[in-house]
Amino acid sequence: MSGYAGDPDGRGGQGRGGHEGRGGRGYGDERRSSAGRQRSAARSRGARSTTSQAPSERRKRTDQARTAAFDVLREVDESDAYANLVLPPLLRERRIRGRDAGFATELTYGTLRLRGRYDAILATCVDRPLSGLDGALLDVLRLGAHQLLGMRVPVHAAVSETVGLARNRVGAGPAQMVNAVLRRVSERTLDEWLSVLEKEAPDALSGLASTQSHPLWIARALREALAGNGRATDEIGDLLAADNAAPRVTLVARPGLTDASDEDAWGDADLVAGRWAPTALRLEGSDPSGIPAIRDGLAGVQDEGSQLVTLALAGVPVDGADSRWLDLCAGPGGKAALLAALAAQRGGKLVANEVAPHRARLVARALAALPEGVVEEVRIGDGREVGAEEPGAYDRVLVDAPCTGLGALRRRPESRWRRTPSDLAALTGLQRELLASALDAVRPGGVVAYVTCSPHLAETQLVVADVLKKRDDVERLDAPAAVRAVVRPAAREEDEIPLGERDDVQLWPHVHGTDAMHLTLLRRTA
Ligand SMILES: C[S@@+](CC[C@H](N)C(=O)[O-])C[C@H]1O[C@@H](n2cnc3c(N)ncnc32)[C@H](O)[C@@H]1O
Repeated sequence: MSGYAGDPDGRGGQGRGGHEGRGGRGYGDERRSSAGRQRSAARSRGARSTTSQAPSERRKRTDQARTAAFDVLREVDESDAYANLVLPPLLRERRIRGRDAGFATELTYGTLRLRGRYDAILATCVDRPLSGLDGALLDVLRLGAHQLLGMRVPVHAAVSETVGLARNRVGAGPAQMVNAVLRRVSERTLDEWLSVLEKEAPDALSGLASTQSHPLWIARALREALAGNGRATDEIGDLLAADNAAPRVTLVARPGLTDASDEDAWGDADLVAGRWAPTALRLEGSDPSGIPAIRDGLAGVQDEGSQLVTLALAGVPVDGADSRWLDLCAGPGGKAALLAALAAQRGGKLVANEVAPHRARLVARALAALPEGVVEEVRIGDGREVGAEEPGAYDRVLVDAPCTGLGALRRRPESRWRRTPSDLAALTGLQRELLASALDAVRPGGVVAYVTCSPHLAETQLVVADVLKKRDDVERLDAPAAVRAVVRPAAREEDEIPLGERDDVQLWPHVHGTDAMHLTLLRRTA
């Protein structure tokens, strides 16, 4: 978290990597300090330009950034929109750029992510239940709380600008209430507030859920997932804190299409090698859109965990032919593009299947740069039917199943508030059917990877156990060995990737710095 107490606008210009909350791990410290240096430089540039502007002009600019954040929050609330899809075009339309865009981005994503924490604090400052407040008023209060406690905007600026926003967008009466409530919020520091929340919580897990801003059912499910994977349950605080830190942008250099040494491909992007996957490059900064390799489809934006599980599927030995691969649930196509690049290097072909037509179009786009002939087909269809339609037709099959996404909460700031435990029943039924179909679609001797970006036991271990209970033609493979075989040689030697004792793999944001991807590898035996 960086403070901007000396900023005449009374606001910070923090980018995506802000450290939110206590108890986060210290990975990426080196990068954080370099980002800090960049921010200092930006700050001094900003300070110069600010002094040349009239106060009324400065206020208008600042209001624009806060108003943009407010408008995105309302769309997320009222239309179930995704903030990361709404905010960038809105900033472009309103010509909000540079530090103002950075401020609006941090204000929007930080407020959404830490909504649970701020609601718990606001509940102690408002004399009626928050559920009785108008949604727009509550969003204004949350924005004010994030400026005060998450961005260190000076109190006078955070309060007066947010009261102005309330007056413009909600009304004069509510604006008075915003003034009173934010003054109460400003009476304590973040650490003091977190102590209050911890003391008020009925038990330790509820305290962590509230201070680290997660619904209690998710905190409980994540703690169970840690235990079910042989990890200490007291890691839960670190895991929840890791969900609150915006991830760095990781790119995949698709093998055979480009690599890190290809200078023309990367332009002047500032890149460092990934920690685990030999295909991974981490971007300093947050906008990959201008990088030539991304524009041309030779590279993509992809979490390192996604890269690792895909490389592991491609790397595990199969008996016999190895020429026809299937991605059963391919949209939007990140893993399909990596799989196809790997298949191309071995003279193989990929079929990419996706049930949603608009997502199938994204798959086709992601695969556009692959050499001709590698992509046999991008098809629109229900993956549950492929096993019956094409029994034993593939050598390798990826089931990257639709899931709750509880392993990628750091990427979608609003998603933790949208999911409910009732989503699980429908998803786990679908996951079982997709895995069963994949096992029918692979030939004896071939391999299936079951992958989720959720560590929830009901979506991972229980799905696999249930499907295998009904079959005697499948064996479990050593997934940790398959992952170890594909990590970067340097990581293998110096810093062996911690993968636990089970035969499946569960990655974690607080341990590996990846999304919490699950991987089970299965071989069809007869
Ligand atoms: C986790 S995403 C896959 C992500 C993808 N592998 C990637 O790396 O870009 C799951 C996908 O499964 C699709 N899906 C859902 N139900 C399906 C079904 N019955 N058959 C095939 N695909 C399905 C969803 O539309 C979604 O695109």
